[in-house]
Amino acid sequence: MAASTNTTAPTEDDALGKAYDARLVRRLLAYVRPYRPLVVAALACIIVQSGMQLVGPLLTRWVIDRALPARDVGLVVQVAFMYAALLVAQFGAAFGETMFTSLLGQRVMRDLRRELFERLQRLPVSYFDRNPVGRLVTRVTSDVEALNELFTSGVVAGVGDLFTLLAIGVVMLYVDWQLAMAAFVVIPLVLIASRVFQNSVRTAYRDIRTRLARLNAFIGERIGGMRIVQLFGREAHEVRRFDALNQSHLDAHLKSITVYALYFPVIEFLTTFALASLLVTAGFRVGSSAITVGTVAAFLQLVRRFFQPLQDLSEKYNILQAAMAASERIFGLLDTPVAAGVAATPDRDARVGALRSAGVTVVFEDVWFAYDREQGVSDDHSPTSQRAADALRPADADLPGGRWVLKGVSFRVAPGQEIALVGHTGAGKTTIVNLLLRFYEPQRGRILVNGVDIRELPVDVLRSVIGYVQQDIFLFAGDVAGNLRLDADIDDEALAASAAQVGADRVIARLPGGWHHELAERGGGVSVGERQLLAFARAVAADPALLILDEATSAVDSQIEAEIQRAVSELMRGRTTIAIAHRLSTIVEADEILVLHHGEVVERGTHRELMTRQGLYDRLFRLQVGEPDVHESGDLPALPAEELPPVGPTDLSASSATRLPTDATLG
Ligand SMILES: Nc1ncnc2c1ncn2[C@@H]1O[C@H](COP(=O)(O)OP(=O)(O)OP(=O)(O)O)[C@@H](O)[C@H]1O
Repeated sequence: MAASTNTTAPTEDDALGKAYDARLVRRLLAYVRPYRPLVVAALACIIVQSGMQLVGPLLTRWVIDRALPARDVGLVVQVAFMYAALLVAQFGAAFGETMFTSLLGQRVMRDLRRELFERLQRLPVSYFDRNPVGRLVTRVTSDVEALNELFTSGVVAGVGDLFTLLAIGVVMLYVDWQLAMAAFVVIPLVLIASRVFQNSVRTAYRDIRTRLARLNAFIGERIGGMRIVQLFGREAHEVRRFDALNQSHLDAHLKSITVYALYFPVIEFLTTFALASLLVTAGFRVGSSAITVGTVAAFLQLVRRFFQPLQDLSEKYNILQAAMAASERIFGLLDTPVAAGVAATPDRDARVGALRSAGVTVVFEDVWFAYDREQGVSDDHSPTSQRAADALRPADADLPGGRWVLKGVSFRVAPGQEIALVGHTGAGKTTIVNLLLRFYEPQRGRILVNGVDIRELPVDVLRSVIGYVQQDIFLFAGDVAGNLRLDADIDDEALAASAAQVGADRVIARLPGGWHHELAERGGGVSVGERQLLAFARAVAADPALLILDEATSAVDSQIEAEIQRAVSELMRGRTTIAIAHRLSTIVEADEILVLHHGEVVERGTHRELMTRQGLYDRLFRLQVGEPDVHESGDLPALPAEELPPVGPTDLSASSATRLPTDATLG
């Protein structure tokens, strides 16, 4: 629901689209094909229903013209029974039609939702940067629902309407063409009224859809940010903004209601006009032997039945159009290229096992990256694509409309080693990890794992050897054990041992349900520190060859932090570790520390080497331990004391003092 609440720019949700698009219809038919028997059954029911529509008036004519003048009570009773049988058959056909079309719609929806969800999971991470959650949820829910209407009350019923129209028209012409023509004179007027109705309803529907999307986005965002709303006392202000959106939604509905309220009486008026024209014509022909009372009575019924499907077809047109627009959006998502290498690798376990036992050496070779130039992960290593990548030379540092987030980053880290990334907020530390995990691709340079370019490694193999504890920890709704295991083949003992290794066992013991405690959505119900310990246990349980710790100890108290540090040291033995640290006290033992500044490695070395260089790292470290900044400023400005960031509420110990300064404080 990240969509902007006050945007007026048209989005793809606003598109009106065509009412019929052969390309889309062909693709939709592919989903219907497996359920052909349902379509045939539904059509049969509809044809029976349409046929029955004719029988009623003809029976009426028969009774009036034959049975009544001859006073043939037997015939009247016979026709009455036939009428009753007709009603039963109509009931059966209507029931069948509803059941078969609904079954068809529901099954097609189920298949589409599954395909959409499967696709969503395989899209590159960059796709989710560009598309708000609300829009994607709409694709899988409301857009698919719009297609359901197409099947239940659209296409099949539309075919039925057309069939009924045609059949009644032919019977009317056959029984008495002059009376038929008298009724048909209003058809052009009906068509004009229907056209106007279709256009007005189309615009009104679009307005309703966009205004509802805005209302939903607003509600979603405000519920998500309720703490901020309440903290800053914004309730009254938010209600006013909600009122405006709510009113505009109501106005859009009123418009569509007005259109409907006008259209139906107009059609009713025209039907009555047709009946009048029929009666007048019949009146002029009284005395002619060709016209009978029964014929006129049958026509009175037939005319009513003729205009009903005409009116219905106008509505079907709208359904068709909404479905076309929805399927355009659905197929747009289904056609989005998936991230490279997301298919399951057949010998994955063997390859992961080999990497685990050999250990993982990571090498970054002159890596340049800009999010703005991100095209998503791709398998395209063609000469053209390489040329395009090479065209982005370091000299392009001033990207038009974009900016480099990483500029020529190089490092090497081998099994048993720890490399630490430090730098101010936004320096590019997490981006390095994003590239290593292949969430994004560098525009220049290479990343190697054990000498192999990671673009040549299957993504599932690469990710299986990496244990990543993120800054923003995500736990799913469900029990604790399921969240730690994530469906991997890990037995209870191994899981418990992993939790004990990082001290998460005590957190779990404190939860009312223990291992079976149900966490709320996004891991609600446990504190940030507890969540971090659980995430840590999750990474440990997977027994990774490469550990990535992104601020893994920033939200726990100093006692737990010390425990985690011990567990981390134990865990790092024999593994490769990349640690992103805001608190420099946690990485003094690292084999190499890279100091990043605006995406560039400005200093590198061990803690001791960096401290003796008396550069940025030395300054940051002294700031954190509370020593004064004793150096003259070099290339980088010294940090004025008044710009020091505040000490976080959990940072109680001297060793875990302030977080690193922000971009602004470093200039
Ligand atoms: N998905 C994204 N799309 C566009 N820009 C992004 C994206 N993610 C990060 N950035 C930008 O890239 C730069 C580097 O971000 P990154 O997350 O790597 O910083 P960081 O050093 O990890 O910061 P922090 O310490 O605050 O986590 C920042 O300027 C950020 O605004």
